[in-house]
Amino acid sequence: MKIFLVGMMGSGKSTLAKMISKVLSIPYLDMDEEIEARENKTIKEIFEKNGESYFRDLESSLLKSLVKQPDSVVVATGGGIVLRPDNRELLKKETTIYLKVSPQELKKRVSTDNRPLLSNNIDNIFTIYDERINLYELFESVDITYLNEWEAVAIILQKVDYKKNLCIDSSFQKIHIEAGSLKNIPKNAIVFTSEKVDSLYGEFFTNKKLVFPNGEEVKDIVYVTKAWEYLLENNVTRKDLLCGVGGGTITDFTGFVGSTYKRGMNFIFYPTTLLGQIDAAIGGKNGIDFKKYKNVIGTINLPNEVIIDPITTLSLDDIRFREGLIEGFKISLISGGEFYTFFKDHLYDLLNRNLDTLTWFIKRSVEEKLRIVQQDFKDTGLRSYLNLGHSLGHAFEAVTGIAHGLSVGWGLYQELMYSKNKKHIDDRTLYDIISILDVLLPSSIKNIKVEKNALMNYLSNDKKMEGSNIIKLPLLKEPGEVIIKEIDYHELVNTLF
Ligand SMILES: NC(=O)c1ccc[n+]([C@@H]2O[C@H](COP(=O)([O-])OP(=O)(O)OC[C@H]3O[C@@H](n4cnc5c(N)ncnc54)[C@H](O)[C@@H]3O)[C@@H](O)[C@H]2O)c1
Ligand SMILES: Nc1ncnc2c1ncn2[C@@H]1O[C@H](COP(=O)(O)OP(=O)(O)O)[C@@H](O)[C@H]1O
Ligand SMILES: O=C(O)C1=C[C@@H](OP(=O)(O)O)[C@@H](O)[C@H](O)C1
Ligand SMILES: [Mg+2]
Repeated sequence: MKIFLVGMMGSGKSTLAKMISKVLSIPYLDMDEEIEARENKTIKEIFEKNGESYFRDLESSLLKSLVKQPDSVVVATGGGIVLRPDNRELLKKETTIYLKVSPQELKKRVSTDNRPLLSNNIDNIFTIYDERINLYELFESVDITYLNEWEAVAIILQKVDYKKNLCIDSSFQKIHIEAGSLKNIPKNAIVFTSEKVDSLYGEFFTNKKLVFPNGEEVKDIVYVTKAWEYLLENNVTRKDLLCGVGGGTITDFTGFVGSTYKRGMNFIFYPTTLLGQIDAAIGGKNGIDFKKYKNVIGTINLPNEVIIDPITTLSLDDIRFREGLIEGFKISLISGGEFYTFFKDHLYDLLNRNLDTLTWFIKRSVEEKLRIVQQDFKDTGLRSYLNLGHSLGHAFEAVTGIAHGLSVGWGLYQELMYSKNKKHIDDRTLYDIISILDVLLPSSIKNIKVEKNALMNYLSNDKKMEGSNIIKLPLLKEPGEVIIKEIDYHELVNTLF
């Protein structure tokens, strides 16, 4: 696969080409850097000593050689590559993406050091923009003016024909993983999504959509009522299709509305966070928060299908991305074996968002969660293994307001220490696990001091308590071996704090 990035100076061609190269595991080439290396001069020196026309000749000759190359590469072109018709003809035959950025934003970003066309006056950028805009717009465009680097990478990759399908072999829940599938949301679907997801991917959605606030706020009866009213007012029947496109809050919310409207209608999920793809969208649990208790109203009911597009996870911020990795790490601890080894061996490829590694991680996480859920769909026993890290994690989340996935990471850490105190896990195994958690969990989270009584208060109301002081706590003996211990939550908290 060859990808060429075109656009004005400062649009991000060089930066994003390097990032896309790591994501797709293909080499990158920066045409400016290549020309400087071959000439052993900076761009500025070439302009000064040989003139712009000589530079343009170098650009054209390099482009001609690049398009002849059979291998995959992502190319950062120089901003002026579109000036010559021959170059444009060659680029039209390739996968060429125009990075559209407003001139005002370009002026903020661009440095004039090694950009001779701007060196005497940065405001030349406006003139050059006006002169070239029609040439750039001959190519597939992505407006990335307001997107950060990772969001821009995700949107660019939605535009290139990167194909990677992995099937999930399960008769229990219909799930499939397909890079770029977000573009194929069924045209007749009613879409429920969140503001952030709509701002990034809304061009792929149908016009029948409801956009909800970001985050946990949507899991509230007020929004459920709004959704029911919308469906009734639009004469939606049980046979129509509801589609939740978003993180776990959106799929929980959509699953609950889809399970209760007219006693249940067709609904599918396009989970767009990593945590949503490997956890929240899998296994049929849905629901909302009520009064101050999390997930206390809901059903266990599978969507018709879950379509996972790994490319969407690339636009997550670092914390949200790590949350998904932490939940997946939890699943690998429960499963042990090759999945735990895979996670350990590929930790940094995952953190660098390498798409092949990420896709395999998603597949294995989904398969391992399914393996547990299909043995205990109604959550009467085995499924509680999945609460590893959640008993104290939920309490920590409620007390501190820290995001769910990070709170689970904190809870995992504390419950592992409890397991050590009770001599369920040996030090060497613990050290291995903690060293991975230390990489995943921002140290700012691990060192948070939390009020003991606040934890006690929350735990006394935890729905898993079934009205007593006893918590059924999943504890890790070693990766692949979880035991359930019934303990008094006072003892749990007092042992740790
Ligand atoms: N049903 C289950 O089995 C299950 C399991 C685990 C968690 N959950 C629930 O999932 C929720 C947490 O889900 P989450 O971690 O996905 O959080 P989330 O749904 O709040 O999404 C996090 C934020 O990221 C934004 N976002 C979503 N996709 C994005 C993307 N591709 N790029 C950029 N931003 C994006 C969202 O708009 C939101 O602002 C909690 O309510 C938790 O209870 C449910
Ligand atoms: N999406 C983005 N958001 C904010 N800043 C960006 C973004 N992409 C690139 N930048 C910054 O803009 C500047 C120019 O980026 P660069 O990749 O050199 O652009 P180009 O190669 O198109 O001239 C760099 O400082 C880079 O860090
Ligand atoms: O727009 C242009 O004509 C140019 C853009 C520069 O590359 P960047 O777009 O990477 O700054 C570089 O090729 C040269 O200064 C000319
Ligand atoms: Mg550049």
